[in-house]
Amino acid sequence: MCGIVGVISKAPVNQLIYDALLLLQHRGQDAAGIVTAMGTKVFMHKARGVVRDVFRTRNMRALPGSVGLGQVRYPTAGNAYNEEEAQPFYVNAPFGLVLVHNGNLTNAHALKHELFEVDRRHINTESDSEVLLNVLAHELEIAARDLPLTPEQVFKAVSAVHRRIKGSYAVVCLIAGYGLLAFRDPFGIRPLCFGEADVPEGKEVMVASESVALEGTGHKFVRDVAPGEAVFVDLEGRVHARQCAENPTLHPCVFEFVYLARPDSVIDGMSVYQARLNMGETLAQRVISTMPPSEIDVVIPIPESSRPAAMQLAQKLGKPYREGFVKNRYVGRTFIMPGQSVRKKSVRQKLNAIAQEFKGRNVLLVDDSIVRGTTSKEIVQMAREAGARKVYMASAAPPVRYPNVYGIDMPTKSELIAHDRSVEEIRAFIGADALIYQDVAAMKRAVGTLNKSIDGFEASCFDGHYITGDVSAEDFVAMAAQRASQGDEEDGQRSRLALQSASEP
Ligand SMILES: O=P(O)(O)OC[C@H]1O[C@H](OP(=O)(O)OP(=O)(O)O)[C@H](O)[C@@H]1O
Ligand SMILES: NC(=O)CC[C@H](N)C(=O)O
Ligand SMILES: [Mg+2]
Repeated sequence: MCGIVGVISKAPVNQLIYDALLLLQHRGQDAAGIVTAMGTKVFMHKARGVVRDVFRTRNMRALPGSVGLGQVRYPTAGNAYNEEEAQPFYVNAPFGLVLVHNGNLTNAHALKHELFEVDRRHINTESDSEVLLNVLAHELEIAARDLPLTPEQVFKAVSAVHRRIKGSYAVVCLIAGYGLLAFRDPFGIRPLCFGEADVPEGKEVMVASESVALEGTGHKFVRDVAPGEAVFVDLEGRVHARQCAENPTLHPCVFEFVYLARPDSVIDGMSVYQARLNMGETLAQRVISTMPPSEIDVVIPIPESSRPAAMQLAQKLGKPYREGFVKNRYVGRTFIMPGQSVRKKSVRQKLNAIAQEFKGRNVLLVDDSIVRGTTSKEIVQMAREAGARKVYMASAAPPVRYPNVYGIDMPTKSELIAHDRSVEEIRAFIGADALIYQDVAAMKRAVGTLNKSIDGFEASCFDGHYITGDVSAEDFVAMAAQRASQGDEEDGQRSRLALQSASEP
């Protein structure tokens, strides 16, 4: 889950893209990049790091033009440490294309081969996004034989891209001298929306991963890009749209609502904040049916993402909600950091207990999810050190039991604390006195009730059902093997073990 944005304006867009990327920073902390275009010339700056560190004044000055795009990266393919894999990616033919991608292709390894052998295209990194760009370039080359380029030709190319690539993808692509193209995979797994603003110079159109980027930069939300749909915005700001997939259905990733997205975003008509409140409400019912609420003195969230769920749960239980952990605002999100060793170290750097909220009390700690168990194991320990009598733990999401292949970096089952472990075994591992999980159906209901017209959720990490239906055992192995050679020593060792023992999801 990276954050992507694209803008067409009549005024300079460098600062606007920077501001939008800051609003999407929670979606990726490893690298950031911006490309702008003036006429047909494109200007790029990308590097490892968060937005504030990557762009200095001199870099911003070197990004002129009124069209552009940007990305904040959280790698799910390739390597977090490789600057070359930071986005955007550029190819010079046809036209000059620059692309940003959120998601993960499940057939990147096969496509890479095919691109080289058949299409005569060379891929220079391990990034699936570079593969995606080259497939699009190849198809656009075929579709756009007659010039000037028309929206029709662009849509034809996107239809061909849908037929070739598999997995999840929300994409924004700049076609130098023509405009911006945005499209979303046929299941709408990763989010993408667009909005407009009237600026003194004329109309401005922005495409972004989350509505918060539109709102925070003064754009009026227009709508989500539909699954399979392509939206082409020409240089005058005219929006052309076309459904380019054969059987599109809307199955947004449920993990966006659990953890990934900002609570103030609305995705596919569903408020992320309300979804989290609802999950807190249903989790409360689970708690009540598991233990007498009289055994709980206080409800404490594990900041940041669990707050809305914990708040609602406390209210439902009729128990006080207390901020027992203080978050160091200068430490980023630990789950999306590269490498297990740095994630472990960061939990204690990030969170610290306020002893008076724990001393002699039975505390119910609430998190939005337990994935590798890194956070909960440390936090339970910290609660005990702070003097808690009993430490109960509740998760607003169900156990994460299966790898994710659609843009969340958990490619192997062996790294998941809930894989092949019973709830009792997980409880023992994290050292809690009780552990209560949301169940899968309740989670889907809690979120799905906010938009009755969706077809369902992509919830494979919880239910093992991979919505694209075409991820082969070979794809799983290729993705895990690719990640095994990246990350840190601890990640690598785990992935290698997983590869030895399994070749199925
Ligand atoms: O079981 P784990 O592998 O530790 O992963 C789950 C934890 O990671 C996330 O927090 P994170 O610190 O990334 O971000 P937040 O501040 O948004 O909660 C999530 O909210 C859980 O707390
Ligand atoms: N999280 C993402 O969306 C990642 C995008 C792309 N697969 C990369 O690794 O750079
Ligand atoms: Mg958290």
